Amino acid sequence: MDTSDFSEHTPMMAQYLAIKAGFPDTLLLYRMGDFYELFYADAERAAQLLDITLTQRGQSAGQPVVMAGVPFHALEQYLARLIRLGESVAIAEQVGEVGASKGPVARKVVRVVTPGTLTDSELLPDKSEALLLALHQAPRGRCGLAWLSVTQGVVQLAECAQDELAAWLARVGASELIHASGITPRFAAQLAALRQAGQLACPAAARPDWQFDAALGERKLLEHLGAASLQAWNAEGLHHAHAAAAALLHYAEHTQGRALPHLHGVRVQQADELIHLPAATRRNLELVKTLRGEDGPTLFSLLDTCMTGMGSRLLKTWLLEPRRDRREARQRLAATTALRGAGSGDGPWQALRGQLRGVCDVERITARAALHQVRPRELVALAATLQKSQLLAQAGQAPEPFLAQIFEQLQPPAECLALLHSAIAPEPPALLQAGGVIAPGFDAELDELRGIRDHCDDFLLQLESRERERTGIANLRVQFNKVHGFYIEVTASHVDKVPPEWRRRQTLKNAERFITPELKSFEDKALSAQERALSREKWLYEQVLQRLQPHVPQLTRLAQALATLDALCTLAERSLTLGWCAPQFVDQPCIDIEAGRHPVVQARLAEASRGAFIPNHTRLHANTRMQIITGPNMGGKSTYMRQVALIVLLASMGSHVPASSCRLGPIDAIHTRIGAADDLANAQSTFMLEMTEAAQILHGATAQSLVLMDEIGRGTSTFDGLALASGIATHLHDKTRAFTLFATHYFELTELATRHAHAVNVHVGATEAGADIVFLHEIQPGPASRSYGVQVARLAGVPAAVLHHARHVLATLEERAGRHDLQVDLFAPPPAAEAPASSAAQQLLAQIEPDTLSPREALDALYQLKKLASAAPA
Ligand SMILES: Nc1ncnc2c1ncn2[C@@H]1O[C@H](COP(=O)(O)OP(=O)(O)OP(=O)(O)O)[C@@H](O)[C@H]1O
Repeated sequence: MDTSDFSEHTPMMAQYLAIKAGFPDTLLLYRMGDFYELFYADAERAAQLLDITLTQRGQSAGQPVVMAGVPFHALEQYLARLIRLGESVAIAEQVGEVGASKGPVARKVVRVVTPGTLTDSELLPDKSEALLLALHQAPRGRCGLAWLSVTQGVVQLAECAQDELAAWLARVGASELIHASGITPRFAAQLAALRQAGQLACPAAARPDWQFDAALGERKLLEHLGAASLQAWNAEGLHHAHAAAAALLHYAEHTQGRALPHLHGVRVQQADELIHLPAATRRNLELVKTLRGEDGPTLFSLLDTCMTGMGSRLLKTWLLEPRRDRREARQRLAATTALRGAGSGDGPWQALRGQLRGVCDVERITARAALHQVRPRELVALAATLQKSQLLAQAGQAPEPFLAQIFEQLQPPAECLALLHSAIAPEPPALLQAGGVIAPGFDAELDELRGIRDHCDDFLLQLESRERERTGIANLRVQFNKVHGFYIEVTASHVDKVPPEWRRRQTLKNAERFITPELKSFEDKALSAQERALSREKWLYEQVLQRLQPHVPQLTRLAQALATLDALCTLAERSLTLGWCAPQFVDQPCIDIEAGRHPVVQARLAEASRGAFIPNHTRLHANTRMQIITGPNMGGKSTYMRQVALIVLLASMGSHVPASSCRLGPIDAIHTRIGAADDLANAQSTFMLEMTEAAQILHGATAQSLVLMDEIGRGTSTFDGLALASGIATHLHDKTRAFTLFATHYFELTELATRHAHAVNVHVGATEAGADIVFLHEIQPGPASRSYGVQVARLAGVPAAVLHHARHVLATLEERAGRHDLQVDLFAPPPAAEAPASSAAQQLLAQIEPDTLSPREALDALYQLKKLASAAPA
């Protein structure tokens, strides 16, 4: 449809199309009376997504108008569904007065709801953020990133190489991505590949190139911070990230229909500040989602007993963004320890949690107040919470410095609390439009207008009795209807007594209706009082929001303090309930765990009354960096390895840990390669996936990394698998020198420990009781003596005939292996790989120094290279 000329259309459709032209990629909901309507392609799309009826009404420009609508009162519910499906929605409201001018009522898009810019508590999950990420493709394979949660008001910045993008996407976990429409086809292909691989799962939208402007981004950030330089935030000179920030802020403002006054901070994230938790690690360790994609049971679901959504969200950030530098972890540990109390958990944590119950989402309400989107009831909840917070601040006598700082920030701005109490009625209606939001006594004019409305009945009764007396018409009645307004009704038999100054309004069969000058003037006042009271309320509400603005920064800090206190009390509660100990951080390389447990498996066993969890020790030091773990299936190898990773992670976030003691040296990453089901959806075979993940670990891990390798090599033939597993283990031991837990069923690999100084063999214990196997779940020194595969198969219910067959084959194989003995030395260093002869083109390339070439010379070199390349044998 040609959208440039709407003159053929009906006036209404012309208005619709003009608005729609500004939102080509967004579903447009166009308010018509009690419905929000969608037209044409939008209607078809919405009908499909929402399962609503598609209809046709009339014609415009000679074409039938295809439409679909949703009732206005059900808007939020439909919005929630569309947002979950990754759609963005623009909402056009009627903003003009009905009948004020010829043609349709003026309409305007008042907000755009997109997955990454949600602020509405009804659309947002309590325990997670909606994050918008802007990605800027920069020259020389670099990227600029900027992201924010509109309800938090902090812009985060980062720069990275384009091939590190996957890790950053996993780290940020955006709900929506924007990039320039002019990205190169190659970069677009990279994004498509990331999407294909499941590493980019959120909706993405292209924005105009000009919005990605570094100078504009820097200027906007400075404006928000009210600063002259970004130096204090370490955010100077990050031009690529600034360019992303420009587009980010532009888009966020566009969706909210206004500037973001509450945006008060910038944080630069450096890849090397955080402990690297690759996407595979988050998945394999089931940190916030189970392998099946459910919310529980996970480490987070076990950990999160927070009293508030703010606390839960903060705790999740602590878990997913542990820092290498232990300053924050130490601070949280010290505070948690103080909250637990010196004795048997008799510290203040319990009382504080009691007070935190019912605290509202100050963070989101503050953001919504800053954006003038806050609802009356949210302000009432805010006032109640500020009062609680005041009590907390007064009661909290904390000698511990971090807690003292938190309690200090809990003191609410007194003026703000007083304003909310005096301005907002204690039980306001859900929507401002209903009236009755502003408290009586706040504004004299409003009180007067309300007085007229409320005293209406008294006045009419008085008038009625007065006129009855004066005219002698005993049954006259003062009444009201919507069409005729107020009138005095007199039955036909008394009409002759009507005084001359009354004027006839309507004649009925048995009665006449009159109006008097007094009644008329009352009517004008009463009817307009209602309307004027409502518009005065709207104006006053805006004034209240305006007066709240200066308090936004302090309220944001207060929200942060409440969230921190909640998260710390939760850590205290968990550590006591689950019997966890405080870890100790040291500078020497080590992971030293006494009686460690897998918290989620332990909780599951306890829930199902399936016996006690067997604790295990872990001792990894500078001289013992690798454990080769063998033992039967179901023996507990995976559980043991994961528990070590979880304990390291918990300690790094500043939590107590499920162990009786834990000493931890510096850690820079937790890498995991743990067998998962085939990634059929992404067309990757098990083996391909296994090797891709192994390659990433071999490239990325360092001597400060913790690496879990679970049965690497099992996705291919035995020899290939064994060969690759021994190569990988040797590399990790000799070159990477990472702390490595290497579980395997290749018994041959236990040889590694006898030949390599820093590796040891351990195994999970099992014994036989008759034909059955009993798992001890205990990590013991030395290699396993056998693998018990057939016994485990028996436990699993494999038919007896199959087991009989298997036992027979096993005996033959073992006998044959004994006879021939394995002659191959798995760990002998291979001959040096022959360097491939370099081609003429490669030799020339090596000689070129791009920085010293003139453009002319560069062009010549390019021609020469092309010639050499085409002359080279294929
Ligand atoms: N330390 C333990 N204490 C008690 N039960 C345990 C312990 N470790 C593991 N288990 C139980 O044993 C089950 C199997 O453990 P796990 O999956 O770790 O075995 P595995 O050796 O990795 O097996 P496979 O080689 O087949 O992958 C767990 O689901 C858990 O119920």
